[in-house]
Amino acid sequence: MASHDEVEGDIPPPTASHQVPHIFIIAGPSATGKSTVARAIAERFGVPMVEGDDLHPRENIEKMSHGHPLTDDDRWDWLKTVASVSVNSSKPPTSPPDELDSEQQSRPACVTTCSALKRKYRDLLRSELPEPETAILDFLFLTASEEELLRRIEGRDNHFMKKNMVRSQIITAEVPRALEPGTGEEGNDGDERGIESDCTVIWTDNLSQGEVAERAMDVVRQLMLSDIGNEYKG
Ligand SMILES: Nc1ncnc2c1ncn2[C@@H]1O[C@H](COP(=O)(O)OP(=O)(O)O)[C@@H](O)[C@H]1O
Ligand SMILES: O=C(O)[C@H](O)[C@@H](O)[C@H](O)[C@H](O)COP(=O)(O)O
Repeated sequence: MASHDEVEGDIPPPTASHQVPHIFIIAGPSATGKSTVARAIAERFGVPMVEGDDLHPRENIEKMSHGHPLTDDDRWDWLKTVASVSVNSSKPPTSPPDELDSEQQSRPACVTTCSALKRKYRDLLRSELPEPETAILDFLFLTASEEELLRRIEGRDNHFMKKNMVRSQIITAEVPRALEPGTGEEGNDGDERGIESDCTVIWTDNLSQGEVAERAMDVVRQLMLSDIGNEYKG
């Protein structure tokens, strides 16, 4: 993982010859499997991984470890840092999918874990990383039932997030209304507002870690190939 000291700071201005990076945000409530999936994607394609949890200020971690949910204000600057660190960490994949052409293979990319629970948080990331001049941004939003998240969080050692936070994470989460990858069809009946077509939702309850990772890698492969990601229609 890149050192954050090297990559924090302003997002570089676009230049004519510069390929904007493709940023894949692995989103969803605590314990849905974001880090597990992001690691698999980073290893498979040889792209840098940014762990959003590592970018929280100490006060946020302390708050969550004492069982207090974060507020919008607590998350705002953190989300901006997630955006800039992701762009500044991006590098061309060392093991790109074979089907990519040479220009696609050299496009910098980065896989980032970041809860991005509410639509307005995803909108903030979109406005920090406007397409097409700053980045191509796509979200893979993982979700699972409360019972399953409680099971997973109990089975995870040495983590500041405990089971008393699962309820608030579920209540806060606004599962995006998204398109089914590759079909252009609406794939779920999540949020009642407009479709977030730069989001792919994966319900993970009945899928093993390996199955979720396979599905996520397939989506990333398709998005790298499509070059422009899924367009967000707002
Ligand atoms: N699909 C899955 N099925 C069962 N357990 C899973 C699955 N994905 C992740 N886990 C387990 O659940 C726990 C939380 O996963 P993690 O990747 O840390 O989630 P997050 O980064 O979203 O908090 C870990 O112990 C992980 O091994
Ligand atoms: O917005 C939030 O409330 C937090 O970002 C939260 O969703 C995040 O998940 C924690 O940082 C816990 O870390 P894990 O996701 O690794 O459990």
